Amino acid sequence: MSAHKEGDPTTLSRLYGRSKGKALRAGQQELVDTLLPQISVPDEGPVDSRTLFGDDRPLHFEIGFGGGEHMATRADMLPDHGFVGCEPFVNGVAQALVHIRDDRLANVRLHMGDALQVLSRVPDQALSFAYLLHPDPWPKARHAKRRMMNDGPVEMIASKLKPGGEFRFGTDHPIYLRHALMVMQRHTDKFEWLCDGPKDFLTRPGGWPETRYEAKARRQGHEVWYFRYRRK
Ligand SMILES: C[S@@+](CC[C@H](N)C(=O)[O-])C[C@H]1O[C@@H](n2cnc3c(N)ncnc32)[C@H](O)[C@@H]1O
Repeated sequence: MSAHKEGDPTTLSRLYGRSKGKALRAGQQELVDTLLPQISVPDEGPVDSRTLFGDDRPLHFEIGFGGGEHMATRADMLPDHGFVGCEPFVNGVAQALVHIRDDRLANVRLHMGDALQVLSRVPDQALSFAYLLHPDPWPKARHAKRRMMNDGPVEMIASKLKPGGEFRFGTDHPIYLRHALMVMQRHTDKFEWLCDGPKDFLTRPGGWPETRYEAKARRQGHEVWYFRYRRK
């Protein structure tokens, strides 16, 4: 029997891939040492706008931000909103910190680690947006329960979103796409698919900045699929 309770959102944290890659450049290491502690999500307590930003601004939550391009661009577009980004990979966190410093973003908080541990501390109905962009595909069927798009995480996202809040999901992976559609089909009581036409999901919607992974997928000639779901 597996030691992991796969698919359980509280144990997915043990299953993500590498958290270290290339050695950080000196400037990146300095940002990790100095800026990251200033804008990290606190280790305890509720994760909401009042605790993080001192007011009731709309709150966005990004799971696995990679290099942080999408999060930083959205935060720049919406300076009166608050953003929480989670990513276990230190090189990605360092890249996000460069964006946050260069763009002088005061409305972003980071967690270097598992998104679901932080999401579990978000009060119900506290989020306006949740983003899951190009999650790790875990393409083998026997690893399907490790995918972030599964009933446990999707139910958690649903409970944290306000009615009318939006869940955005993107992938270029055909197996993941099929899996995700089946999962979301089980949660039509909670989510309405915002689809403007038969090929709507082939075009990146406005206000959805390109991610690094998405750009790479396009360079490789892959089709990319974009999904927006409104919390009922
Ligand atoms: C394929 S990459 C995509 C990164 C980014 N969203 C993009 O589109 O460029 C998937 C990311 O999810 C992160 N990840 C995996 N498991 C995670 C977890 N439990 N919590 C937060 N991030 C996670 C990985 O470290 C990786 O950076």
